[in-house]
Amino acid sequence: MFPIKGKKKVAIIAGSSKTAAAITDQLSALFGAFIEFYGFSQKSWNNDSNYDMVLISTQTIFTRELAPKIKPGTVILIIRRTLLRTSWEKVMAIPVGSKLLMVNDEKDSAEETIALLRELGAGHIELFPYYPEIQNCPPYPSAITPGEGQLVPDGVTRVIDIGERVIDVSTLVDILTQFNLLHSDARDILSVYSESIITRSQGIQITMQGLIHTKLLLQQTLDMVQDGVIAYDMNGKITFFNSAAQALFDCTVQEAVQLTVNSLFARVKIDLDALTEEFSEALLQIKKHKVLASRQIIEENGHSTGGVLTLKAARHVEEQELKLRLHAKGYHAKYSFDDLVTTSSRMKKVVEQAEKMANSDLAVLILGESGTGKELFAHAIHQASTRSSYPFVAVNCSSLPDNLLESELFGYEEGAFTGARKGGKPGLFEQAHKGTIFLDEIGDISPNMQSRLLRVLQQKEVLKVGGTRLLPVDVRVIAATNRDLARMVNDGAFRADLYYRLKVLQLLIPPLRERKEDIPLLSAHFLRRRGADEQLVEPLLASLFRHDWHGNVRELENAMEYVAFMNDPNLSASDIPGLDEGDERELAETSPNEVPLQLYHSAPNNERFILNLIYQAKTSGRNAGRRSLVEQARQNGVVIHETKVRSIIEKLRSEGLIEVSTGRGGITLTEKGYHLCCGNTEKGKTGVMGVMGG
Ligand SMILES: Nc1ncnc2c1ncn2[C@@H]1O[C@H](COP(=O)(O)OP(=O)(O)OP(=O)(O)O)[C@@H](O)[C@H]1O
Repeated sequence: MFPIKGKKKVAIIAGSSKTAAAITDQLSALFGAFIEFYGFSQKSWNNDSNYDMVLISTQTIFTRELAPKIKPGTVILIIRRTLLRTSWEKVMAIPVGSKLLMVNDEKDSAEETIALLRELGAGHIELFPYYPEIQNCPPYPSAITPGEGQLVPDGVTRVIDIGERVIDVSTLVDILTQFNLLHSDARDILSVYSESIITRSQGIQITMQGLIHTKLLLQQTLDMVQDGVIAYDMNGKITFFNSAAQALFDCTVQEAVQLTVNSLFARVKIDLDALTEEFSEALLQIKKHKVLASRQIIEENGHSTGGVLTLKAARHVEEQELKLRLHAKGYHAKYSFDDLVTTSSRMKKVVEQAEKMANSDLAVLILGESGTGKELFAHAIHQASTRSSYPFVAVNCSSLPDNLLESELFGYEEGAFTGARKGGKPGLFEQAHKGTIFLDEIGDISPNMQSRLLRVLQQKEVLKVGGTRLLPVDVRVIAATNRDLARMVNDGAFRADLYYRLKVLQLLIPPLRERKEDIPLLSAHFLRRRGADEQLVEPLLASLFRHDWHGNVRELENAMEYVAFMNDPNLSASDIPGLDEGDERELAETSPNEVPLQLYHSAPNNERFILNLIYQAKTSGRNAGRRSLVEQARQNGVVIHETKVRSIIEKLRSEGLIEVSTGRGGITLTEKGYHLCCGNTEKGKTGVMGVMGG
């Protein structure tokens, strides 16, 4: 039981101070923790204080004397009394047809007790009221008395004391309901008490037990809900208050059910009246918590009978919103381990290792040739980790010049440099807070960036460009490279301390040529994804197995894109662009400085076509980005997928023909690139356009 501040005050008025004291004691013993009881004899009742309720021991004293002496507006209840079960058993044991005196201190009380026994069903005996002032009384040898044994007249040889009458459960329910105190503690007391008495109202007892059970069930159900739930009646009095609401308001049910919703909210300085009667989605601050509140009005026969308030912790809402926001920004993992297609036992082991790594929070270094699926693994690890509901931010470290990469990763303060955005910009580390950052092509970062990165990883704090304040970040790092980092460390090209920090866990993805058994499965997967018939790959398989796949899975994906696009069952491997290994090898093996112009003139290929499109865009003042290049190609009657464009751009960049930045400039031609294109236009009468190498 919980003693409560500001308890309700109840006055008890009885015919004698003895009866008043007996009733007061009984009620205090039952509900003294919730209510204060004060006893008065009808003579001593002076009505000089304020009581929330007045209980009167019998109907008679109320009608005769008391009614005008009670302040208007006070709740009045006439007490119904009954017998303890043990007393009742004594009465029922009296032989049938027995004649007895009913001895009490007053005529009314004696008559009332007789009436009570009749009402309870003691029809087998005959009772005659006896009280001190009585004149003529039959000489019965036996008497019953409710604790007034001293008044039994001489000559009575057998006295059955049935003890003080006790308060009936119906009166107790009335009192508790009036004060909205039918909570679990009070209900427990009631149910124990009702076992010990003979109730005058079986109906009430059964209904009450049913209600208690239903209410208990409802309370238990609502306690399981994460949101705060508060129900109130037509007067605003709180009737339900679940566990989440108790935690939010730091208030027990016992306290809450004594309040109105308005007063409860007033405690946390919220004026509920200021909100519309029925509302949803009001953001309220309850103590330290932000909650999203909504109110539903309950109506019966067109009249409001109360309402229900639900309070959703903004934490949950924010998480949902965060997820949506991340999706909008693209800062979420797009792939899971389910997207990884493989049958190779070597790869399956790698997947197993990766799944284990997902369970830890340590840094992961993914090594493998370009196109082996390093990024796919990074997405999958994040998705399977405990950070999955937070951002996954992927950064290609090689696509940006040093200063840009720095401000992208760490952000910058307003005015950090000319052209810096007003208000500054958050860095990707900051955006990845609580999530994962994927640093692709980590082997390509400059020594300066290596030291900056090392500091962030060591201190778990980010210093914005131009900033002075360190910002704590909680980010898991997954890095990847197709370069031999260990060798770079040996050669002094990569910091050993950063290397060891990144490779706490290491994943090595084998190239496709070392797991050619994956070719049929992957080909079928890529064809299926493009809505093409998987059978299209069958006649090509022998050639696919012979190919070396230096571009790994990405190269296979591109090849299948072409197969799907052509949709020709008679297609041969030599028709597939890129599978003509000679072209690729020649370009790759030629030093950038010695790119043979002839190659671009004579051998029609994708690189040449895209380079020309970039040249065109630049000379006509347009932006050249991946998407715009796809569109430009389409306008030239050539269908090429964005992933293909991406790999071509990468190739052109590695050949030193273009530069790639995230800024408005996008892709720009290097001097060598320009030279190549200009030479091309000057020399070649075919122009720069329209040559699509397959
Ligand atoms: N096992 C696989 N199952 C299905 N798809 C795969 C698999 N491996 C790679 N891919 C697909 O191949 C393409 C290239 O993979 P990804 O970009 O992850 O490679 P990468 O190693 O990160 O390449 P790079 O080093 O060039 O960044 C992606 O479209 C990816 O979805």
